Formats: sequence, C-alpha cells, structure tokens
Amino acid sequence: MTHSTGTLYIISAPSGAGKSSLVKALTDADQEIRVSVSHTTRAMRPGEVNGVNYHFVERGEFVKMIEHGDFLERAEVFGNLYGTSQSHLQQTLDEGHDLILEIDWQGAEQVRKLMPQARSIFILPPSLQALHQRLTNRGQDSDEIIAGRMREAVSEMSHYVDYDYLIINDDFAHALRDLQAIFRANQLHQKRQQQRNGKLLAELLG
Ligand SMILES: Nc1ncnc2c1ncn2[C@@H]1O[C@H](COP(=O)(O)OP(=O)(O)OP(=O)(O)O)[C@@H](O)[C@H]1O
Ligand SMILES: Nc1nc2c(ncn2[C@@H]2O[C@H](COP(=O)(O)O)[C@@H](O)[C@H]2O)c(=O)[nH]1
Repeated sequence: MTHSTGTLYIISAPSGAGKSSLVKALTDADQEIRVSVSHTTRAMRPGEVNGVNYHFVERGEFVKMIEHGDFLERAEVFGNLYGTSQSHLQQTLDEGHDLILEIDWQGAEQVRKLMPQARSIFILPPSLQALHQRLTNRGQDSDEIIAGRMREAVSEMSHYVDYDYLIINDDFAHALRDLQAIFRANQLHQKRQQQRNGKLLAELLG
C-alpha cells in the first residue's frame, strides 16, 4: 500500500471577505482538515486566543524567528508582521492531513515557489460595499483600521488571477458548498492516484 500525503491549500481574500468564517465551517464539518496557526505582531482582538487564532508575538521575537529561518513565508500586512512557521507543516502533510494556510497574496507567491504542488483559492466579496459592511458588522476594528483595510482591498483583489480557484462569498452556504467541492474533488483525485500507484506497484512485484 503506498502512503498518501495531504494537500497544502493557500486561501487568500481581502480582509473581511469571510475566509476565516468559511475555513471554520469547512473544518468543523471535516476534522481531518488542519489549519496552520500563523505568527503575528498585531494586537489581539477581543475574543481571540493566543495559540488558537494566532501565535501573538512581539516584533523582536518575530525578527529573531526570521533570522533563525523559522518561516516558510512571511509578509507585512497593514503594518503588522505575519508568518507561517515551518514546524509541524511537513509532518501534518505526511500524516495525510490536508493543511490550510490563510495568508495574503505576498505569502502565497512565496509558498507557490517553494511548494508548487500547493492548491490556491481566492475568496472575493460580492461588492466593496458588502466588504465594508462585513468589517463594520464584525465589530472588532476601529473605523481607522477598517478604512486602511478598505484602501488595501482593491490591490489585494487584483491578485485573484494567480489562484487556481475563485469563490464569490455572497451567500455563505453557497460559498461553503463551493469550498467543500474543491476539497472533495482533490481528495478523490488523490485517492485515485494512490490506487493507481498501488496497482502499479502490485504489477511490478508480480
Ligand atoms: N457570506 C456572508 N454574508 C454576510 N456576512 C458574512 C459572510 N461571510 C462572512 N461574513 C461575516 O463577515 C465578517 C468577516 O468575516 P471573516 O472574519 O471570516 O473575514 P476574513 O476574510 O477572515 O477577515 P480577516 O482577513 O480580517 O481575518 C464576519 O463578521 C463574518 O461573520
Ligand atoms: N503572508 C501572510 N499573511 C497572513 C498570515 N496570517 C494572516 N495573514 C493575512 O493577514 C491579513 C490580516 O489578517 P487579520 O487576522 O489581521 O485580519 C489577512 O489578509 C490574512 O490573510 C501569514 O501567516 N502570512
């Protein structure tokens, strides 16, 4: 029997488009799918938990981690540093789990170069107005921070063309079904490959 490794997924979206909500709903329904917990220097929001939403670190600690080569990718987004630590990443994939990186387009470019087999998904809001409404309704950022994120949204969205899949998150249930379909199709493809490899091996061994 040949061993099947999991698939690495990159998911990006402008802030507030709903990627964390969609990823949470996806992983609540399929607990075999794992989500990488990033490091960040941004301040914790009310309700966030260190080690669950992010590893919250001081800038000095983040810089030391860069110097030690701890990050697979990293970027400065909205004036804060964010990065994906290498530790556990390969082990999670080798254990056969699909793994999601919720990262911005700059990080996505770095990961594509290092791991071209990664699949990438971009999530768009139905409109800029809806995006603004979602950031406001979330009630976790000041008006100034929301204005900054809206200023970056159009430039972030222009990168959707570099991704393998595009999902419009208008109706949440519909967008979740689209996301689940991408994962399901890839899991079936992986299983088929594994069966083919197993059959080939059996033929070679007589
Ligand atoms: N389809 C939808 N319709 C209406 N509201 C939505 C929809 N999807 C998500 N939301 C809401 O929009 C807000 C932003 O969603 P979420 O925090 O998941 O965005 P995000 O893309 O992860 O943002 P960030 O990058 O800032 O973390 C949340 O309050 C969420 O409940
Ligand atoms: N390149 C990376 N980008 C990341 C990472 N973790 C999160 N992000 C992106 O930052 C913004 C803002 O996130 P927020 O939680 O402060 O709202 C968002 O676009 C995320 O995708 C990371 O490890 N690397």
